[in-house]
Amino acid sequence: MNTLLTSLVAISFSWIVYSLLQYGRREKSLPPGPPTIPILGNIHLVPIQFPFLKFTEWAKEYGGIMSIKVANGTAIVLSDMRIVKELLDDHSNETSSRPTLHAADSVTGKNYFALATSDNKLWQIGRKVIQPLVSSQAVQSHLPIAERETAQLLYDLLERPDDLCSHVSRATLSFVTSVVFGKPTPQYDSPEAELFRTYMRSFSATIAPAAAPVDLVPLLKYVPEICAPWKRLWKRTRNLQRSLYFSLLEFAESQVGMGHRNGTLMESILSKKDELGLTREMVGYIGGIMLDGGAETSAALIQSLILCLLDSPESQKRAQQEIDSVVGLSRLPQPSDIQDLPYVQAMIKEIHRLRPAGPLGIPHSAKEDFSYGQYIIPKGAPIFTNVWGILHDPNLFERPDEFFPERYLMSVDGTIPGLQKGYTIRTSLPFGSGKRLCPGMHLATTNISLAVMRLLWAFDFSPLKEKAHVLTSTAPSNLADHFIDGINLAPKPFRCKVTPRSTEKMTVIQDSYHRSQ
Ligand code: HEM
Repeated sequence: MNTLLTSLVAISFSWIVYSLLQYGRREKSLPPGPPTIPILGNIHLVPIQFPFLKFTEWAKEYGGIMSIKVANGTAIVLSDMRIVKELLDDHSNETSSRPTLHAADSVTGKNYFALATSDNKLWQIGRKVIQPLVSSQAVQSHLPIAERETAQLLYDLLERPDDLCSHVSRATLSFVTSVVFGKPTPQYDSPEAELFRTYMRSFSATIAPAAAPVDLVPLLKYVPEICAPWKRLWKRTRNLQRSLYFSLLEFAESQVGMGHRNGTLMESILSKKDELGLTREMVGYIGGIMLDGGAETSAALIQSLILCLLDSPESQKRAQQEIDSVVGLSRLPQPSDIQDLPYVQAMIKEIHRLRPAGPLGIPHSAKEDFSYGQYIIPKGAPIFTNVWGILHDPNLFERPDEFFPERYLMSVDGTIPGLQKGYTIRTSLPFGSGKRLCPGMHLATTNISLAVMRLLWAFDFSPLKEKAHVLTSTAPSNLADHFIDGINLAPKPFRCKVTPRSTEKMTVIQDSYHRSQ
């Protein structure tokens, strides 16, 4: 009897040890990746900050498609444009879902369509209803808002040149709140703007895996709130989110109720709400998601560009000469001017390449297990596009870590001329792929182009101290000195010298601002 018991204990023990050793191991059907250790898989190798730098390093060894074992789960990382095209563009029907994010679902009651799976009704209706309102044609109707906000941006900089980053953040937020809800945020510290920033910080903390790895350890869901600080964070984020989204929705509803027609997105959606089967709850979330997606991404891009120009006075001069020759001195640049400014266009493409706002995009996932060549992409596994890695590949881009807009004048996609055979880097890559491609792309591009043209027409930007390369070396190793890796890759707030380029231009800025108010 004793022997039997001992044998049973020994077998059970061996089985447990064997299972633990298997846990975290890479299945044979997965793409290659770094060596795993039992239980953790590769978790211990993935840095919390700027993980895309590590993925880019690994891509050199494991190739354009690799897998990372996150305990017993799997993440897929794509670092080759050809594979992104095949998997996420050509097979978009199968790979446009999202991995489950328990924290986000819990905060938003599964109403946050940007992070929802592809069978989520709100995602399906939300995309359908938004798309025509933000097409490249529809964006024309929002140009007066972009003009008003960028006119104020220049005026604010003239009045308080020390607060560059705040002025840019205010302007991009106000652009989106105006286009979506019809409510501008004329001051950086206006109540909506303060609430937006507090909420975004809280949301960013909520969905960071460091807050609570609930999707890895599902048992954490059942920990009572008293012992689970992350659940208190979820509750706080939910309250902030609802208070922001629904106060703005209330404003939009009151405008519609009073018969004010201002062409906002909410106005169109509210008018079709019943026909589309949308509840008020859904409408509030559609508007809120546009706000979250649109404000900080655009601000990060404009701020990153100025930061790079501090180190590249020649590029700044070249862009200014181009703008002056087309626009002259006596009027502000207009949206239509961008088509005559190839160098400015190249500069904007270059900043999307060098400092993409989303270096890993938002992960997609496959609806079902998906066969790709000899590999199986498991259902629900996050599929990251390593935008950073693709756009910093030294085999494709000459001096990939340098700010060098001229590359986009030499070839359409900025790659080394004559190198690419049969495929190009899609210009919209920083905006995602397939059916999940950012719906705000045209809105963002129009607003960013106008802001950049006007800023460079109006001001010279230079480092506070006359020392070359004081503020930003573009080398990835210095990223943590100048950038925050949150929901977006954004520069840490920085200061620089902002000097009006002429008294004549100062008068134009003042007149344009007063006329636009
Ligand atoms: C420079 C500015 C912007 C960048 C770089 C950017 C980038 C992205 C990326 C990478 C995605 C994920 C795409 C994917 O999963 O394949 C995305 C999704 C999204 N973006 Fe943007 N975006 C920007 C501006 C905007 C603006 C202005 C809006 C709206 C006003 C917006 C609204 C959204 C929404 C709603 C989604 C979710 C789409 C979905 O899940 O179907 N974005 N964006």
